[in-house]
Amino acid sequence: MSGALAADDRGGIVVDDLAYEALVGATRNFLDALAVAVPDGPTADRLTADLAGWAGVLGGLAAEERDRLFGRRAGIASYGQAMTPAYRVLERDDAGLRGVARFGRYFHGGKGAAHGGAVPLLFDELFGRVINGEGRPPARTAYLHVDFRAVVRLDRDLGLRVWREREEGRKQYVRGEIRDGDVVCAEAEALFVALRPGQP
Ligand SMILES: CCCCC/C=C\C/C=C\C/C=C\C/C=C\CCCC(=O)SCCNC(=O)CCNC(=O)[C@H](O)C(C)(C)COP(=O)(O)OP(=O)(O)OC[C@H]1O[C@@H](n2cnc3c(N)ncnc32)[C@H](O)[C@@H]1OP(=O)(O)O
Repeated sequence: MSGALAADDRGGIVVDDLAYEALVGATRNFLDALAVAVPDGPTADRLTADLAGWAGVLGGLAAEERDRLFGRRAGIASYGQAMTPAYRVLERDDAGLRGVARFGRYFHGGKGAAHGGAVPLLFDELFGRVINGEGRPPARTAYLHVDFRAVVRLDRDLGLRVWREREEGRKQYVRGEIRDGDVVCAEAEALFVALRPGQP
């Protein structure tokens, strides 16, 4: 698939954001299918061999952290990563963001509801995106508090809102919520601490 080409600064590899977005989407679809499938032995063996082949291909294309695409492409869905539930940022400025998220079957906890760990994972990802904004020093999560108000159901478009609450020197407080229609499913508050120069 062809798409907008990013600057070619990765040792001659031409990055294609549309193709990469489709690859991450296909990975998500695969994980959703894996989570509910009951493959027999020969099918599992065939899939294992195919995956090992692709792991080898990708292993030969490994890059330094700063040059990687996974989770580092602001223009594409979920910043181009499949580690968290899928999301898309609709509006964003320095004060926060609004967006939509969808928890696929890969994130199933039980009885049709999302896994309790997937909800904080999504908050940490979104908070990190807001806090680590343009021109600000990188910051790490010091604490993340989540209140689970109602179950997060799978395969539904959920509303996201994240906003900066206040700042005290290196300490930045941020809040967010996940809604299913009018129902607030989860609320979260976190403290991020800006790193000093040289701090890992
Ligand atoms: C990965 C992000 C950074 C890298 C970014 C680089 C490139 C950007 C590209 C993409 C990334 C963008 C977004 C990524 C998306 C998501 C990532 C989200 C971020 C994370 O997922 S990151 C992983 C989890 N995170 C950790 O792995 C932290 C482990 N930890 C530490 O690294 C230290 O612990 C640290 C640095 C937090 C603080 O350590 P420190 O030595 O620098 O500072 P210190 O302890 O002095 O605290 C200073 C003041 O904060 C208060 N304070 C501290 N902790 C507190 C707590 N828990 N409760 C209440 N208050 C607290 C103190 O009381 C003091 O307050 P006061 O100044 O008023 O006395």
